[in-house]
Amino acid sequence: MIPAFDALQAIGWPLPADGTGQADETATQAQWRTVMAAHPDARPARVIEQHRSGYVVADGPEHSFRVESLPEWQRPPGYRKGTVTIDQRPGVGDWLLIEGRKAVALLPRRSTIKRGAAGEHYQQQLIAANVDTVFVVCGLDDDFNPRRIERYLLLVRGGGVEPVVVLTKADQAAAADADAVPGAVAALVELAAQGVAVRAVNAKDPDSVRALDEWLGPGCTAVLIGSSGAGKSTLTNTMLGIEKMKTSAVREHDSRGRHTTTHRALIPLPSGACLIDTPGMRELKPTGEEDVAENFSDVEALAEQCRFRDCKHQKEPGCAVREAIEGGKLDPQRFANYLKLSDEVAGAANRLAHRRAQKAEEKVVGKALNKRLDEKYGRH
Ligand SMILES: Nc1nc2c(ncn2[C@@H]2O[C@H](COP(=O)(O)OP(=O)(O)OP(=O)(O)O)[C@@H](O)[C@H]2O)c(=O)[nH]1
Ligand SMILES: [Zn+2]
Repeated sequence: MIPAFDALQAIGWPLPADGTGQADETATQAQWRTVMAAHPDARPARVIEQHRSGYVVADGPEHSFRVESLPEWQRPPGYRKGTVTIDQRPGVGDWLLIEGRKAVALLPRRSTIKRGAAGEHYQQQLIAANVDTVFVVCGLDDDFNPRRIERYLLLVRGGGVEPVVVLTKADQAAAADADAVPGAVAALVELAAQGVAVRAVNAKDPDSVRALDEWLGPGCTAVLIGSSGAGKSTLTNTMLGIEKMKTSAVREHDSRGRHTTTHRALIPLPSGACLIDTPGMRELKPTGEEDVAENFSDVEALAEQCRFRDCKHQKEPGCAVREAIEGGKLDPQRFANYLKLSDEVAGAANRLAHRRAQKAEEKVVGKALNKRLDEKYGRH
């Protein structure tokens, strides 16, 4: 069967339509071809919902359906929360190979957004897979908070996703205070130094939102994160623009809304990119695998220069961090956030290590039990 690659591209399929390899193709793309070659009768579809016994997948912007899970992705009987890792189960944004209404393979992930989940057992959750860009949305109003941006960036970086900071309400900021935009951008100067793109926009104005076009090419998948009221829905509507008007015109003739997007979770844009919208994006807790040093390289570089290797940057003499703060070279709030986030990541990392040790122990106990049963009843 020849899959409809155009339809797939509208929901984020990144390979060229002719299905042939390219010289500059990534290692993951090459892996995809290998998996696809191993299942010549299967075709790709993208997960938009995860259920106990199967998935809702889409094979184009206007078509979604349920498929059966592979047995090994299902939680075994007597399943305990946290015992199946996110690497063992597909999630939103994953690409499956399907035959009829059955999933036969999971394509390796190009990127992941994960979070730690609260609860008795340490657990990681996959929020979305195969995302190219995360737009970290923050309004240039009273809600403007560089610390929150730092937190989001810490959590989404490292999974292979490119973060872009989108400062909305630039129109209001400019009207209220001429310095608001440059002031906010200055607060984020360290991000820019780290190569994180920062764009100020009026989310209601299509011309202004065009500043984000370079991340919205055909086959790209993006997600928007940010606090309530930051402008995520406004941005989505502006990105949808013309398409949305077209859709409502068509709907007048077709009460079933056949031309509306398949699902709120996966929104195809007229630009050819698509947005993933999942509730998981609203609350992000560290998994313990985040790289604080990458996100706070300025602070870490200063700490290297402290006189004492184990400097706590409190009252120690020769503390380069305190010196930088006193000299106005390091924002004390950024430093406080560095300490806070470092603590959170370290806490999660401890829980992760504990969980892994526990799992290894369970395995040993399980093996010993099997051995005893084998001795008693013989191999069966
Ligand atoms: N003037 C102006 N208003 C904006 C801009 N972005 C958002 N708004 C307004 O801010 C309010 C909140 O925007 P939303 O898009 O609903 O925010 P959200 O991030 O989707 O919020 P939740 O759905 O609660 O997560 C709305 O009244 C928007 O019209 C902007 O760039 N300029
Ligand atoms: Zn110090």
